[in-house]
Amino acid sequence: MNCRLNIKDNIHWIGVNDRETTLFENYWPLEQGVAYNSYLINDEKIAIMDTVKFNKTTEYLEKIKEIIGDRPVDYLIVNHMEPDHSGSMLALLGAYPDMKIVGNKKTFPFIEGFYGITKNHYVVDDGDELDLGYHKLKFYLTPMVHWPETMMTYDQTSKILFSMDAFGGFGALDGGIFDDEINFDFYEDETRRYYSNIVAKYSPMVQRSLKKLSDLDIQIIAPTHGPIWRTNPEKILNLYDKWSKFEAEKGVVIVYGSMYGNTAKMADYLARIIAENGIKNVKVYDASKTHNSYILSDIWKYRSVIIGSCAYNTKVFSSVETLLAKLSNSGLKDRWISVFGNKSWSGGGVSGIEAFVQEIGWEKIGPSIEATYSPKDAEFESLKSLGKEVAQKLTETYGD
Ligand SMILES: Cc1cc2nc3c(=O)[nH]c(=O)nc-3n(C[C@H](O)[C@H](O)[C@H](O)COP(=O)(O)O)c2cc1C
Repeated sequence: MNCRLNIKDNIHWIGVNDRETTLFENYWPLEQGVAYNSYLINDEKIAIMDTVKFNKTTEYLEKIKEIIGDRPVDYLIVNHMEPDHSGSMLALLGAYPDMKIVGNKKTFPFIEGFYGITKNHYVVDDGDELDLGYHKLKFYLTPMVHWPETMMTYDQTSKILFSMDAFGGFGALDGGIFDDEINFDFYEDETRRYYSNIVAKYSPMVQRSLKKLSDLDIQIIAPTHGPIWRTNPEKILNLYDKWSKFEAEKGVVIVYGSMYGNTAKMADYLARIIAENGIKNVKVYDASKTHNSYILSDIWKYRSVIIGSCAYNTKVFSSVETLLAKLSNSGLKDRWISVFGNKSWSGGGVSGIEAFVQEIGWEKIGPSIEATYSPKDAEFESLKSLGKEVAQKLTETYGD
């Protein structure tokens, strides 16, 4: 017996956990795994909402059979074509050759291109409906959240929004499938890490989609990763609204690249000053140690960002440079930034971060602080002033 459950009105979760894949998209660490959620509506007509990654196809097909026996699947609704959700499509079509594949006009080039499937296409447009018997589905096109073909499907009968990757996050579902069965602290971090690294570049399109969906009576949100929101869907809608508007909390992320510890020493000193001045959320990251997806996620959360680097062959240290490139590409706005570092001759670290500050256009707090060989009294004094200024500005903006 495979783990599956009836969410409501014969709508079943038929998702799978993946704790074997170490890197999502071969880049993002999956320390606690990931779930690929798929859903089956067992009505007069049987519809499946997205599939799962190819490495889980066997378990997935078993789950479907356990629910519907020998009945055929009538529709596969493709809200999103990324292979972690479309990877079992070909196998599903093999098992149910008459199954119609439902997507919008941007979906089918992906289906043909990835899987060579040229038959059974069923094209829908924004606002079209599909009657399964009891359940009446309606399609909402949400392009570029975060691929061109992305769309959401709303079940008007059960008031469930099948939202594909939107509102989803990393983390396998360890028994708890619904929002009221889990400790959300972990999933909030992992959902923000997913958002900031994968969806966030398209935040304006997320805002547009949230407005488009705002008149719907959404009682349950069923994404393709992470928990299903049946008790408090407002919570994830509000978080998405906040993240896609770049709203930040009171706190500081200090991130540095350091070969021999001098830049690290400056980071620790600065963190202590900021904490002494009343800021409780201070995160210090060694960019060479912590994967940039976690650092970006915290930068999405907190208002103040302080970046330090040693000089490295006339440039910013490589691990910091990677983070800067990620930040540039993320579209994040409205953060405060400060700069520090070390050099032994003509520099390159601090000046490289300054060039990034110019490019990204965030408000710069304090002067850049660069030590030569190692930080001395003068640099520690400057760091003290900077730390106080950052703490004071946060307290003025957010209160005590
Ligand atoms: C491989 C390598 C390349 C370096 N390139 C530069 C450079 O281009 N310009 C410079 O001023 N210092 C350069 N340095 C010196 C370091 O930036 C300097 O010693 C600094 O204090 C190291 O800071 P850290 O202790 O935080 O690693 C280089 C050092 C190494 C090992």
